[in-house]
Order: sequence, then C-alpha cells, then structure tokens
Amino acid sequence: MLTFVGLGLFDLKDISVKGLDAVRRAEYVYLESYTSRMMGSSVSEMEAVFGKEIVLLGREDVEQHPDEVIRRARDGDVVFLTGGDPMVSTTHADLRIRAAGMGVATSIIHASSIASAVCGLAGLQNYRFGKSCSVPFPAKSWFPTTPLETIRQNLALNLHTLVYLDIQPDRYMRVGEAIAIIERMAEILETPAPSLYVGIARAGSEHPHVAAGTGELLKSVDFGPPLHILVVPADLHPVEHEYLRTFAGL
Ligand SMILES: C[S@@+](CC[C@H](N)C(=O)[O-])C[C@H]1O[C@@H](n2cnc3c(N)ncnc32)[C@H](O)[C@@H]1O
Repeated sequence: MLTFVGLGLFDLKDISVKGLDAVRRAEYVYLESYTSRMMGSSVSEMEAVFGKEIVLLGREDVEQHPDEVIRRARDGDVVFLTGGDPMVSTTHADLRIRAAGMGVATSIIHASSIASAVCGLAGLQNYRFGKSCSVPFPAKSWFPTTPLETIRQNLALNLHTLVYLDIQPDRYMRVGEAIAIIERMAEILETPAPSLYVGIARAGSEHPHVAAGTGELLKSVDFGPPLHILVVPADLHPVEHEYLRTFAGL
C-alpha cells in the first residue's frame, strides 16, 4: 500500500493523528521537500518524533524514477510525505496513477493546505479564486510573464489569484521579491501592475504575518522568515474588505 500523507503547514505537530498512525506503521517513509517545506521542523526532529527513518526525495526521484517507491509499496506499507496536502498544487496525482497502473493499492491522508489557509488568514472567499500561478526566480535569459497573464485573466473575471513563490534548495522567494518580479513583467507586457496585494508569511505557525496594500507598501514590509505567499485580490466584497482592514492593515 502506498499512502500519501499530508504534513500540514508548518511543523511536525500539523500531521493528523491518522497520518501519524500510518507513518508509525510504515516499513518505508519518504519525504519530498521540493513542492513545499515544513519550516518549523527539521527532518531529524521528524525522525525522532515519528520514530522512523525518513528518505528524502528530489523532483527527479519522484517524477522520473519512482520505481523503488512503487516496488516497495507493492510488497509492504510505504508512506509518501508532502508539506501541506499531498494533492494540492503538486504533481503527485501522476505517482498515484503510476502505482495503480502497477497494481499497487493507494490511499490519501489529507492535511491542512496553504490553499485553504490563505482564505482564513486573508479573509478572501475560497470560491472567488481563479487559476493560481507560480512566480519562479528568473534565470539568465529566462523571464516568463505567464504569471501576470494569469493574474490579469483572473482580474478580468473579477477573481482572486493565489501566487505561489519559488522554493529552491538554497533560497525561498519573499513577498517583496515576487512583487518586484511581477512589476517587471508588467513593464515587459506594457500593462498595468496589480494595484493591491496581500502578502502572507508562515501560515500555520504561531506568528503568521499578513499584510495588504499596494506593491510599493508591501515591498517595504518585513514579512520575516519563509515560507511566503502572495494573493492578488479582485474587487473586494465588503466583508473581505472589512476583514483585511481588521487583520491585514488595509
Ligand atoms: C506549490 S505549493 C504546494 C502546496 C501544498 N501542497 C499545500 O497543500 O499547502 C507551495 C508554495 O505555497 C506557499 N506556502 C506553502 N506553505 C506555506 C506556509 N506555511 N506559509 C506561507 N506560504 C506557504 C509557498 O509559496 C510555497 O512555495
């Protein structure tokens, strides 16, 4: 059995009781840490509390060479850990399909996700979100403008946009960096940059930081340590406006 277990948002206390039971029962426990990160706990802390050795997997291990994981799941209990919910804004559906294709039973133990946490922290209604997008760190001759195109399509439909920020082995994109990159995209596309943003840091921790305002304002805010995420809101419903005024300094 291959069980996808969500770790939740911030530290090792965010896993569900069901998830913890599955980890403790498993013969092999894998963790992918390229789609999200548990910033409040190290892998060694998780190993100590879960009582299991954890094998780290990179993107290639999961997307190109998942054979070992699937083979072991055919012969015993394997847990595959992911930050947040394992099936939200990841490509792990592919791993589940491959396992099923090889006759391996699978199941999912869900967890809190950044996609729902932003609704609580920013007070933006979940059914008013359009397609989400991701802002990558630009490379030498690579500066995609598709994230701003997605934001503009959503704004035209009066929908909010959830903007995931790049995670790399040695760095995490911050709210201010993401806004500066989006503003550069606006220059390239010769289109206006968004006039309002909501920045969120460390959802799920004891000290999340949430701030709403113009790009100029949010670039000067110190959101503190990662992870960070950004929302570009559409026109605000009066309750959304009141919520951001009350909890995000709008
Ligand atoms: C690709 S998404 C994966 C979402 C994950 N599967 C989930 O359900 O939460 C990861 C991105 O979401 C944002 N993110 C995830 N957890 C966060 C947290 N606790 N606080 C702020 N942003 C977070 C970051 O921008 C990060 O790069």
